[in-house]
Amino acid sequence: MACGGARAKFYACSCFYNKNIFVSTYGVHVSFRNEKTFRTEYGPLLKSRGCLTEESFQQVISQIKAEIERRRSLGSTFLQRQKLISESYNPLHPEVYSLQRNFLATEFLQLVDFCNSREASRHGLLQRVTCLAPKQTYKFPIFTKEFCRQFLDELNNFECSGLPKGRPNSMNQHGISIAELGCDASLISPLRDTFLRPITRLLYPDLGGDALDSHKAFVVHYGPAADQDLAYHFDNAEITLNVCLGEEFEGGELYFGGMQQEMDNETEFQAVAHHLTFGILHCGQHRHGALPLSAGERWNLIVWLRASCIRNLCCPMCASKPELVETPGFGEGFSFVQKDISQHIHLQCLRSRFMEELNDKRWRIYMHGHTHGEGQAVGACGTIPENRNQDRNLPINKYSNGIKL
Ligand SMILES: O=C(O)CCC(=O)C(=O)O
Ligand SMILES: [Fe+2]
Repeated sequence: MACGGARAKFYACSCFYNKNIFVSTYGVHVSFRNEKTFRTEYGPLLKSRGCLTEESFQQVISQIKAEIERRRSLGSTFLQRQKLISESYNPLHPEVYSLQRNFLATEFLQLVDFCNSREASRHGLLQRVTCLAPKQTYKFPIFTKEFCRQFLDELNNFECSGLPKGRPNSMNQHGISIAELGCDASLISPLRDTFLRPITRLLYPDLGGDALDSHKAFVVHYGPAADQDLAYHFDNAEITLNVCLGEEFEGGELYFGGMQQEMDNETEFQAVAHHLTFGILHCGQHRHGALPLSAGERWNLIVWLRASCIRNLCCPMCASKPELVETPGFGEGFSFVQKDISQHIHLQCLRSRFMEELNDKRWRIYMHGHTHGEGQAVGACGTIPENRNQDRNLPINKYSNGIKL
């Protein structure tokens, strides 16, 4: 059951312009109102992380002001770049810009068929995907190898084009925005609506899995001339899809910790190896990062899937009722709805979750107790040994409380 339909207009929350700003040098996320308040609120913390002189403090202030300016002008610079790219970029493989069924792995199409069938149930789906860790993290093939190769060729071609590129998000320095490239509506929207939504409807009913109505899609790029790793963070998404497009690489595993709302036990992380063509679906609020790449290059397609009926109730970034600000495109996926209507919608989502669990229970009774719970079928995951973090110079503490926008 859908809760909330597609909406033409999306908004950002005002917190986008002054909160959750990542200061990479000291690995902290901060809020900023003015320098005086900032000094009082964050001076001691920054000092404890090595920001010892007035000069380095002023560098932090400049970095924050530049990031706020980048966010304020994001809408207009995005539109300018998108126009320039559509007018002057010659795609190498124009055919990869519009989704076709033959881009998708047979196993993925079978999963979608199952989810659309009369037998569809969460329990049945859990038996058909690899469950990684207990926190609603799943892995299954998405694309064919052929599509990944062609799409990567296209991305490399664009990368070499010399055209301007916006940073894909506030933490990755390298990568490509799918909307700027020009295939958001023709490639990602149908992937979301026709193929992912039947799956997320069953796996994430409580996160608006049946009500995904916007997304932010981008490609991250790790390698010698690109990013090396990614700090621990959670996403500005209800659900995240992360697909490995290639190429050959070593290291760079994703690792998962606790949920944003939980206190993190900072030594217990699960590393998940990624494989070409496979997608990992996880809750946006599930904290994660990427270990350093040791060889090769890694390109992953990231889709932050959003459900306005969920985020309208509470902004996942500031954990308050969102204060809406108009922006071009999908904004940050909030929509304008009357409070009482959105609460009604939320109740419908909860009800749909309840029905799923009821169905699961019935199914379990039918199966005479032969169940495979989410936590039981563990795929390619394990615990990162403590010394590995030290070996790889991964200062996990530095990254606590990360947030990605
Ligand atoms: O490097 C990766 O695969 C993770 C990317 C990620 O977590 C993100 O972009 O939100
Ligand atoms: Fe992420």
